[in-house]
Amino acid sequence: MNEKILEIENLTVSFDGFKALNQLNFSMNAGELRVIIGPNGAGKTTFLDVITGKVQPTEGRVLFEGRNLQRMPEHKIARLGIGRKFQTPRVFLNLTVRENLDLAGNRNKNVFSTLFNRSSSTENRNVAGLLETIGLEAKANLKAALLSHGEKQRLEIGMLVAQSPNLLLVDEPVAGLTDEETENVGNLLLALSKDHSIIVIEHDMEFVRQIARQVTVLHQGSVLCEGSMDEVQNDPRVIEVYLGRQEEA
Ligand SMILES: Nc1ncnc2c1ncn2[C@@H]1O[C@H](COP(=O)(O)OP(=O)(O)OP(=O)(O)O)[C@@H](O)[C@H]1O
Repeated sequence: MNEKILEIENLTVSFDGFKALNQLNFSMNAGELRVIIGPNGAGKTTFLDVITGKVQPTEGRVLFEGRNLQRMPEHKIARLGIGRKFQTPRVFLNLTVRENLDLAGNRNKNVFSTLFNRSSSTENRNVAGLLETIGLEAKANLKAALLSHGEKQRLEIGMLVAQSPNLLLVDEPVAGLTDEETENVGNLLLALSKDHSIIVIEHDMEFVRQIARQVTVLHQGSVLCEGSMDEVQNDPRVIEVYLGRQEEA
């Protein structure tokens, strides 16, 4: 798979004259797992906001599977196949793990028809597969409120996958997780990367090392450099703007 899933050209986003993104260029092949790092304020969240249509670019353009997303509303972009997971889990706490996955996979149905109608056998199979992928088979009938923070993160990633997006955007999935939960989320993303295109934004360097193949470093709204984790870590510009600061902290 070598076709581009995402191409971003000369993207600038100005907030009252301040350029959160500044002539940013980026491209990614279908099937890639790309990790984006960068110091606070580098523009990482704004970058995702533009891709999902939450923020409109001041200049430049975003092509998703060759299609220009300019001026497209968020819901339409989501329907084209871009799914986003926010930093804090947004699961339905009063529903079970299975019901959350059912609901996510049936966005065109309402809550009542999802909960009270029998699901088709294909839907059941999909949910069973997802429960296994996210490692929550044993907790399928437990209310989501009773899950640990890491399990909620995995459930929400499962809910995202249930919507069959072509591109998954995952914003800081391991913030606040224990080491064990962090590793579980990492393994989940690696498993999903076998048949999904994924962008992960993350600050946790151990986690980035666990999952990263290709890393893009943002700084002051532009791409500073790209490469393997080793290449990026040894790049003096990165050490100066990012890793150097991390080590001091
Ligand atoms: N709506 C807004 N209005 C004005 N400035 C904004 C707005 N959104 C973001 N910014 C500024 O743009 C810059 C980039 O912000 P962004 O949140 O994209 O960075 P980030 O790399 O995600 O940072 P962090 O790692 O701290 O989450 C920051 O200086 C931020 O203050």
